[in-house]
Amino acid sequence: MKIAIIGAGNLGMSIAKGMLNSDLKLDSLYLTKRTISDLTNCNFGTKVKITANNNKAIQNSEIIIVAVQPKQLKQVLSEIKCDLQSKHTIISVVTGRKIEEIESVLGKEIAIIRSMPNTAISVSESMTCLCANQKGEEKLTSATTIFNSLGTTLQIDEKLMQAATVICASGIAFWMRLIRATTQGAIQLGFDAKEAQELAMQTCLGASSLLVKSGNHPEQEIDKVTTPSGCTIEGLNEMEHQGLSSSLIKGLVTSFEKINQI
Ligand SMILES: NC(=O)C1=CN([C@@H]2O[C@H](COP(=O)(O)OP(=O)(O)OC[C@H]3O[C@@H](n4cnc5c(N)ncnc54)[C@H](OP(=O)(O)O)[C@@H]3O)[C@@H](O)[C@H]2O)C=CC1
Ligand SMILES: O=C(O)[C@@H]1CCC=N1
Repeated sequence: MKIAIIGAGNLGMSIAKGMLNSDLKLDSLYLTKRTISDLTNCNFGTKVKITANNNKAIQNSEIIIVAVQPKQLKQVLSEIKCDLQSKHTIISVVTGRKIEEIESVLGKEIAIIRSMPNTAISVSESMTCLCANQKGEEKLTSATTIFNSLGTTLQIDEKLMQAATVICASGIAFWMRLIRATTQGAIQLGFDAKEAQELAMQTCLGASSLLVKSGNHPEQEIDKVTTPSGCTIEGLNEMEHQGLSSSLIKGLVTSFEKINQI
């Protein structure tokens, strides 16, 4: 596989790290950004080429992952357009930029996939949503194979891509804050900071794994934990009186409203 990541920033580098630690058979991995001095000290091995020259990266690659900020996208697409051939697949992870906007620069004859991974891709635990233009449909299987080796995937209708961004990509930050709050609570109850974070992280992982492996609804698992007149239901009800579910849902909707303005 010959892959280029155009825009080796937070997400681009997370994708690169995940790929380099995965089973993917990489022939080459080009990483581009305008200021490459931040990356030149990294020792990624001989398959990784770091360059500020997007055109060179495209010419030597087949799968092109575009990971620049939304405001930078049009300029980057205009710059690389002249190098694109039928062998290329464009995978855009850019937030809020529709396939039709990408087609308006590159045309409809280029395979375009919109993908929304999250930073857990660096540890092969991303939840990645995907959709494609007409030309990209035939490349969707191979793109799905790539992202399946870096976590889990779901093919979705493009109109759900903004919602997927909030739930899965921003979701990493939301879950981090919940883990952080649990850690703070554990410290208040007597654990030192390191132990508190370990308790919070592993309990979060356990709760998630229970649902993934059993296929159960969260309330089925909650019913098993809430002893009648016990401490769990007392704590849970207090959290709901204080607006736990409501504040989470309102936060997700606010995030969604913002994304539609990007
Ligand atoms: N961070 C996240 O968790 C997620 C981000 N996204 C989306 O992914 C995209 C990237 O986000 P993020 O990684 O956080 O942003 P960053 O700003 O960290 O990364 C963008 C990178 O693009 C580079 N860049 C800018 N212009 C060019 C250019 N002309 N040619 C080559 N490289 C360029 C920048 O480096 P330099 O300035 O040196 O060129 C920078 O490293 C955004 O659209 C974001 O919305 C989606 C899901 C999750
Ligand atoms: O905050 C943002 O706008 C981007 C999209 C999802 C994650 N980061």
